[in-house]
Amino acid sequence: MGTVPDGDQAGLPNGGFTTPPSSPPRVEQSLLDMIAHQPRAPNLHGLQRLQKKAPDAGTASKELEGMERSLSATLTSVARRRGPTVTRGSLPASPRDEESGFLANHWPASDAGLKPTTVFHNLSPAELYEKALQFDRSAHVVSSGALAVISGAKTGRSPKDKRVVRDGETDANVWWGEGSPNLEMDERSFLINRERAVDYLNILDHVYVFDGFVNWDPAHRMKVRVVCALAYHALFMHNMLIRPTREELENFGVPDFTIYNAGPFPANRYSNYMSSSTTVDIHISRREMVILGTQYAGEMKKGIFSVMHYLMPLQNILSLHSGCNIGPKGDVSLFFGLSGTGKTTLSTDPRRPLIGDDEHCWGPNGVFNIEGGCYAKCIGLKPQSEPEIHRAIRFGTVLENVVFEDDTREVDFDANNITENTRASYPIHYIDNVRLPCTGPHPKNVILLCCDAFGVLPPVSRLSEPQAMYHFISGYTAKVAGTEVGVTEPEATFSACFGGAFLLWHPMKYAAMLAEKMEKHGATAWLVNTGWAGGSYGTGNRIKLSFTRAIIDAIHSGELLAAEYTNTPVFNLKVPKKCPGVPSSLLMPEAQWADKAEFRKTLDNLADRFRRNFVQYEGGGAYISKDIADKIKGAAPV
Ligand SMILES: Nc1ncnc2c1ncn2[C@@H]1O[C@H](COP(=O)(O)OP(=O)(O)OP(=O)(O)O)[C@@H](O)[C@H]1O
Ligand SMILES: O=C([O-])CC(=O)C(=O)O
Ligand SMILES: [Ca+2]
Ligand SMILES: [Mn+2]
Repeated sequence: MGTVPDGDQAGLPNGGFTTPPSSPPRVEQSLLDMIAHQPRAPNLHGLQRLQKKAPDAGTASKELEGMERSLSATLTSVARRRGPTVTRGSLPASPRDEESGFLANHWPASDAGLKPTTVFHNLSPAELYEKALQFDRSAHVVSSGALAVISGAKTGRSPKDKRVVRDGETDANVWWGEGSPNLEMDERSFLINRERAVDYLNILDHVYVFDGFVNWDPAHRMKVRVVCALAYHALFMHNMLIRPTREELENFGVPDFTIYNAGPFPANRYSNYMSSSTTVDIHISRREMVILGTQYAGEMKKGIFSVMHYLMPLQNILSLHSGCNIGPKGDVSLFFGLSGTGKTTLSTDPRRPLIGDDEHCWGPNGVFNIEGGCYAKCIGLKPQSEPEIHRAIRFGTVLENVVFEDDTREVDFDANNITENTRASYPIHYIDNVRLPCTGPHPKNVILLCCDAFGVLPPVSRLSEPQAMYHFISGYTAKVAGTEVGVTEPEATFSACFGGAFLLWHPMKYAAMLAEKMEKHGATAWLVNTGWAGGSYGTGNRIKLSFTRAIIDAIHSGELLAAEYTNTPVFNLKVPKKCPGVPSSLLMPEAQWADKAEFRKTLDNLADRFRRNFVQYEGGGAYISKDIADKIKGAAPV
């Protein structure tokens, strides 16, 4: 597993890293080699190149000025200045803490030799509520029984602050350089951050540990340990991981992967490879992750997802940023899409048991969910249009960054005072209709979701195999700048495999696996636009959720497959002439636009962005034959 022993076991003399000692103590040769040849990074992103350069005197003083002005944003208080002011007595440690033997056996050692006073190990949701209410000033119980918390300065993920340790293994396998989400760090810098996180956790009066599993397929189950400072983070992971039975917990043993979440404490911006006081560091070989300077809980779930994106393809299992459900006849659908395109909303379907809303694997026996819970966006959530998700927001659910009435504690789901990215985390069985265990046979339909804020892509179209690959690799959606005053232009974003931020291998490795699996199992691919119609953002309107649901129903009933089709210009998409429950005039986007010239201009402009984005993938990497690469390229808009 780990390539380097714990700092204290290695017997590193203080400062031993900066001046390699003449007669090395018990330090592994690989580590010494790494220190001797300072990190070499041929493909290092420009950003990181700058970070590593020693600042000259002028820049340094400018930086210091900046530092004085901007005391770490992550230290901003998370307290709500309202709510109960009840004083509680301190609670006794759960007897389970002692039984579990953590302090004796499993506690990560730091050179400082500190140990936490109390470890709260796998507390129940009720106990975690009590701790959150006692120690986290942002925590409140809302009228539905859910626990509302605030994540502090960071209310979304920080992709620019993610680092992956580049060592012997990852150097060869991971996708580095231009276009990749993987910014490197060296092992020593990782250990510095790890030590910082562990030392922080150790000076707290108590820390929380949650042990659980990922991957519903028993053959691929992995044990994950989360060590964190906040009760709400422990409850979040209780919801998002697969919860162990009492027996499984007793026999848990050594975890396969450990997250040290010291989110309330910042990184040191002047450490190597750091660009801010936030850092999310993944060390594949050590099977560890360190979080500093962000309390946004999504970092933990997406950190594990990134790790699965590395480990699963090694076993020829495809990891997917997708939702998944199963029909009454056992037909499985995958819902791919970037954030906010509808994976959670559309995979939650009263007639089709939910397998999962966000992270899946497709292996030789079919699909399985990675997680044990869902993390639903809840901005604008309405009980009428999303009743299942609304009902899931009850006791045990973590509500991150929502706003509620001071007196009644009724949540106002329309309020974006804290962020647009409000979230609800609940265990998967809080959805009425779920498939347990969360596994299923090979998918029959693969639905690629995009939210086209330009309003030029049809609400539904059937894709040929090369088109499916082209759109999967492109990973298109559009962001609306709706929250900023005066900004009305949508912005096209492309994220490879509909989850570029989480890829560890080159996108073509995942694409090649998907193509092979879809062909082998005869899956049909669809492109569903859950975005705008009748004009771009600002002129047109977002397609009604009820229409999108009718489209999804018609895919599942087989009605769309049997429909007559017409082709669209430029993207050459096959659009059904009729779809039950959807006005036919909505199906061809051009028909909805008053200004046809403007439509064509917008369409051409989007096509141009697609083509320019795709250039980087044209060769197919080392993962796809020239022949297939050319076929996929042939599916580009003309
Ligand atoms: N026509 C539509 N189809 C789907 N969702 C819609 C539609 N119109 C509005 N919405 C809203 O868009 C949002 C889709 O978000 P959803 O949580 O499903 O995203 P996601 O793909 O799961 O993203 P993430 O990966 O960030 O969790 C929901 O808030 C939903 O109510
Ligand atoms: O991970 C998150 O923060 C939310 C999410 O599902 C995504 O962004 O895809
Ligand atoms: Ca989601
Ligand atoms: Mn997601």
